[in-house]
Amino acid sequence: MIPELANSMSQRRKRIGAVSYLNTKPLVSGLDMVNDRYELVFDLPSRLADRLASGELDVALIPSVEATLNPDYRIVSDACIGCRGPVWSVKLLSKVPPEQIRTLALDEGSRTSRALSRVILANKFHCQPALSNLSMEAEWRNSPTDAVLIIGDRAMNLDRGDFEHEWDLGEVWNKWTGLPFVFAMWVAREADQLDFLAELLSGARDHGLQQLDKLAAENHAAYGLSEQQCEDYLKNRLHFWLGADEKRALCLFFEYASGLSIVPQNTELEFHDCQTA
Ligand SMILES: C=C(O[C@@H]1C=C(C(=O)O)C=C[C@H]1O)C(=O)O
Repeated sequence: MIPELANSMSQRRKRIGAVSYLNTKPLVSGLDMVNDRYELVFDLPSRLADRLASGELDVALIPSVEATLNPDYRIVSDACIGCRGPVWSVKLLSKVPPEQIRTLALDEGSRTSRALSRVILANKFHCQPALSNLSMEAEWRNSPTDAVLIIGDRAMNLDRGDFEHEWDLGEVWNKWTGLPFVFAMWVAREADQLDFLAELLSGARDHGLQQLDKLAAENHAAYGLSEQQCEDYLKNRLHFWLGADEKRALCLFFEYASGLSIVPQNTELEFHDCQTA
């Protein structure tokens, strides 16, 4: 590439996409919305993945399963959205016992938990239901399907309606494999400014984790949660570090997902050289 062009591209303000749910507040609370070096936009995880793929975003907090789909993607930070047991905001709800699920509607906002639902149902319950999309606008309690997957803010304090069975997929995965789970990671499209992004995003996470009490106090009412519930979610349910156990979990998850042709076989993720990743 012509040096001046490469230079002007790397000087261009980075477009950073972050998840629009409560779970992402600790990862972005210290970032500006816009400054000389970057601008921050919010969207559903599935849409962030599409916007990163189309080049509209330079780096985004995308569903982990999407990181396997482009060999040029780089995982740029050791900050992530994960869990080490029940996560509270990823729920599979069903009107029938798991082995009898024939139809499943999957939350439009998700990509990873969609895959996780299928992996768990196929491998633990030998069941591969017909799949449909559950749009954000849909009133999921009216879904005619046997089961629904719901993630994010609307999954937390819910009234199950006719769906008498409920599984927290973070908990199911952890009990099944003994491993943590990684729902979303910061992924960049291009190799320029990875050090800057790594420092920015991991630093923002470190700052956010010092502010959890404040974030819970400021946000709980808007999400229909008590302050204590909000604190518990941010402090004890979610886990924001991508470490060695998380990497092992990703490998195992992708192995299962490739068995269902959800991701390519033998996926190798590219981790930018950051502290714990
Ligand atoms: C824990 C969660 O993690 C999310 C789940 C995702 C997915 O299923 O694709 C993607 C991003 C995360 O925000 C949640 O949203 O509740």
